[in-house]
Amino acid sequence: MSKFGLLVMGPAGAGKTTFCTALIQHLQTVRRSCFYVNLDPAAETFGYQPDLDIRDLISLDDVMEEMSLGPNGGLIFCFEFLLQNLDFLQTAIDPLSEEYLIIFDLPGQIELYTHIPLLPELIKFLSRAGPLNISLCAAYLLEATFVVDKAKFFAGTLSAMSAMIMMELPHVNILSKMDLVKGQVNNTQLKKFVDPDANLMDEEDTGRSELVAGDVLDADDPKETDQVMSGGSFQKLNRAVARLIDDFSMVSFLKLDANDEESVGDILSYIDDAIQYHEAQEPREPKEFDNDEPTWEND
Ligand SMILES: Nc1nc2c(ncn2[C@@H]2O[C@H](COP(=O)(O)OP(=O)(O)OP(=O)(O)O)[C@@H](O)[C@H]2O)c(=O)[nH]1
Repeated sequence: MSKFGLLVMGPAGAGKTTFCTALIQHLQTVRRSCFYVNLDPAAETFGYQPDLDIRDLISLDDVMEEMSLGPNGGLIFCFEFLLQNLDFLQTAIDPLSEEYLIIFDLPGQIELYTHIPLLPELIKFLSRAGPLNISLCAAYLLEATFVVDKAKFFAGTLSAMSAMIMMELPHVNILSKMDLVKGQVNNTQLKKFVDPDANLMDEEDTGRSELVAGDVLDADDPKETDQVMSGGSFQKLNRAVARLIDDFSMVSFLKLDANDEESVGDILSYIDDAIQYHEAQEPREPKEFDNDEPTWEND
């Protein structure tokens, strides 16, 4: 029997936990079962209490104190510890049936998705190739406010792409907090971000002054070091990266406003398709229902 799951990932503050909360709320509304797993050992507040919480196995504060590690080293230690104690996950997840959507809320340190092979190892255990046999989809969140700064947007898109390559899973990219850019970006403009278009980099200045090759920078001046990332030859680099993403149609985004249930429902449809959730559900016996509408086991 297959299980179904979603890994919610993205940079710190991208809105992962808020998305998990909105998704659980929506699943409850449409009478679907879910199982919420917190894998962030530093998490503090939740909209819904997790059904399984890594902090019951190990907490970042304890690790930092006892091992004299900083937050990033501590997080890596916590994940290594989890990988040595996978029965913590297996015992809780094994009994879940195919009706459940298992939602994994991950930490915001993106090095976990892009640099270190800890997450791929965890995915191997959770996925169809591993003992838990979960049909998994990864959701990578990026804040919609990034569209206001194109260089930042393409840098964020690259990190989403890097996670896609590292995870090797069905993947949806999500522009979160859409409510924050309403009125700032029109729909035509927004379409170019949703399906990133390299011409965006040519349309207008990013608002920062250009540097010419050979300019000497004052490393202590934040204004000047900031220019290094977007000015002169770096704008050419930004354009080249944008063109690469555009040419290969590698990344596109779904729009999320966590306060709008329709937007959450639309994203869930993409996730369901990616993991083929509905194909695995048994239709219920018609006699259990008053109407003739087809319905599903977990309704
Ligand atoms: N306006 C608006 N704010 C949002 C939305 N989603 C999240 N936020 C806010 O953004 C902040 C961070 O949200 P979280 O859901 O905690 O983000 P996270 O990615 O889980 O954060 P970390 O776990 O620290 O990585 C909170 O103050 C949320 O209230 C949204 O759709 N719209």
